Amino acid sequence: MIEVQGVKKRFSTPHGVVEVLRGIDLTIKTGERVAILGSSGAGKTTLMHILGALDRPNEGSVQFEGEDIFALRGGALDEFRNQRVGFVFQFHQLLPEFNALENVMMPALVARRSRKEATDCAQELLEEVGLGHRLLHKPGELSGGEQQRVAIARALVRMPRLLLADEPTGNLDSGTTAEIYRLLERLHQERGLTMVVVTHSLPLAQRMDRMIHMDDGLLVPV
Ligand SMILES: Nc1ncnc2c1ncn2[C@@H]1O[C@H](COP(=O)(O)OP(=O)(O)OP(=O)(O)O)[C@@H](O)[C@H]1O
Repeated sequence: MIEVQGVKKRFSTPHGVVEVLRGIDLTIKTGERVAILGSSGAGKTTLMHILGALDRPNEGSVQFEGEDIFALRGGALDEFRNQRVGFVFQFHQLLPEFNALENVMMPALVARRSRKEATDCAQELLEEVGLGHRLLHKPGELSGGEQQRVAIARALVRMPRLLLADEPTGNLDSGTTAEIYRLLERLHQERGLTMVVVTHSLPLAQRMDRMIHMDDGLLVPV
């Protein structure tokens, strides 16, 4: 279970302080799939970054399975992020000079898994996302949907409990988008992952267990 309580986030800019999250309370059950909808600038990405411990709130707390993550000290917060959370972004951020297999292996190698273990795990995941025949292709040699499937495989290589996807299909056509969502649904069923997905697409959001709307830094009733 994830419990977000009283989370506020502001950024200081040369033009003054911007209040981006103005008091977020949210509970997400383990294994639940939540879609976050909302207009541009509502604070969705900022909330995702805080859920994944990529950024800290100014006020409030986030508990992950009973642990207050922002109370973690030293390397423990990095460890939490690296081991428990997988990220998929709209622009997948694959490394262009490495092939699909190497891109997926990378987080496992960084986590000091052996080369053999990382290769086997990456290959298995790429097969699971339907790219067993594209292991040695570089991102530039793959379609947009294939690149996003590599990014999903990479997000899963450290066996996270939580998958955060920020507009994962934002730059894909509708057929490819539906395919990515089917893949996310299958991964959810097979792995019991908790998923939080930011999307602008209502039909896609409706396929999740729950929809949440954000407006101007607050959650608003649907
Ligand atoms: N590092 C930052 N410094 C200053 N302002 C920021 C920073 N990051 C985000 N903001 C501001 O916070 C607001 C919310 O941004 P955020 O990216 O969370 O919105 P969003 O709901 O994800 O929008 P979109 O749908 O367009 O991606 C925006 O007005 C943005 O300009």
